[in-house]
Amino acid sequence: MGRTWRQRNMKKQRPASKHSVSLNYVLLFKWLKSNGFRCRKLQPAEFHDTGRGLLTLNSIPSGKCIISLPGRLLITSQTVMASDLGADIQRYIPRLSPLLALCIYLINEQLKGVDSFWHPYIQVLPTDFTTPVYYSQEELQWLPTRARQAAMEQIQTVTRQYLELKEFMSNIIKSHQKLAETFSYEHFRWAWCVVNTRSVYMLQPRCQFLSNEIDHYALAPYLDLLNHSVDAKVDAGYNYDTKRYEIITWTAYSKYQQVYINYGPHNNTRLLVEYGFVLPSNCHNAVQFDLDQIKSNPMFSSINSSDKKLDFIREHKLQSDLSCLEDGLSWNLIKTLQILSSPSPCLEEWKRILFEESTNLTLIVRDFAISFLNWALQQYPTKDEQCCPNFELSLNQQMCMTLTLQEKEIINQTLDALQSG
Ligand SMILES: C[S@@+](CC[C@H](N)C(=O)[O-])C[C@H]1O[C@@H](n2cnc3c(N)ncnc32)[C@H](O)[C@@H]1O
Repeated sequence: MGRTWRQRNMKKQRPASKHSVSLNYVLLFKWLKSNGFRCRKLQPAEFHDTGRGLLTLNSIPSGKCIISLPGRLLITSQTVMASDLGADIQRYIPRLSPLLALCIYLINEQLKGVDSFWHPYIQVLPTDFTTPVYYSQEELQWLPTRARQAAMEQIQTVTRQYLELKEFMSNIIKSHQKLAETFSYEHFRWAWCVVNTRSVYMLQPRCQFLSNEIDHYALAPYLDLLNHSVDAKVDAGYNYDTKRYEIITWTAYSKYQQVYINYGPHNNTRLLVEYGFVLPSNCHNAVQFDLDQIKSNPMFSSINSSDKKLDFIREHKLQSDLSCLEDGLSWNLIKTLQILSSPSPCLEEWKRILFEESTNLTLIVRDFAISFLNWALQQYPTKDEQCCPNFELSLNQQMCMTLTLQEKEIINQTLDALQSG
């Protein structure tokens, strides 16, 4: 049991590949090449731990450009506005967000089949996802508290945005009858996940016909086959001189290795909710709490806490990072616990605590922290390896379990340090 057990089972459970190197990739590559795409010898392949990714057929030294995609092969809101949907979007009030415009464009292009310019790309997109919006009700219960909250928010967002687009559809029934009539939650959920798990960050000029939300989405064929590693060092971005999206690797690879990019310093909760995967080990892992959880600590009622103290903590934005990291409590969490357990009712004293450099814990703060972390440990779903050793878990359930075990490990490490300190 433990990490090896988890990894072995994750391998066993990963669904059989729908993406073996097939005619679809040959067609994709041909289409990309004929449109000016350049890349080192990278080939789609199935990896036992990450699923589909890109394999290098040659060694790659650090500092080399691995993929260079011309601007016309990026799908952005500009592509959408120049398409057959552009005029309808221009006329429509309330304005669609850039994200929704991209989603509807993708669904429209998928519906066109071989008649779409993007057909070779759309053919190799995943048909489903492992982000929470695809979880069953049962699977959602396996998530630790914070991840479950974020998952529920994601589901609510997708449902709300689906209803927004449904309204738009009823307005374009004359010009896009097939699209409007076939549009469903399933289509939207798929498109939403394609954009959110696969788009690259590329700030777009503001479009007057779209809402004010920041527009930073670009779908980038082939480049979006690259998986994430915390160790990968890359420079990625649109080069306005060459008018190409380029990725330069600062990590060297030998022949037949998987090539990675870095999606950012995300912990596993974020990776699971935003991208639908967790890493077996992740140096950015942290357990995030909120003030309500701290208030649920049984010791909270016995200390001299007050609504004014909570307001003070909120005003100074301490609740933005109440976390437990692999090397202990975050600065914000220490300051929050210090202020809450201060016997003083005076604002001046709370300010002094806040601006004092020292993060040494007095006995009362340490007891408060220990009591809180013990309470937090009890809040995890009780489903774990011990309670269902031979149970056949879905991939989603395994990821939830990995997340739970990793969070408990971090809390236990911190508790050990607090108790021995
Ligand atoms: C930009 S795509 C990368 C290519 C993707 N694996 C595919 O088959 O098309 C991002 C998705 O890849 C998967 N992924 C990326 N990095 C991963 C990793 N290190 N381990 C497992 N899955 C990963 C996740 O499903 C994520 O949502």
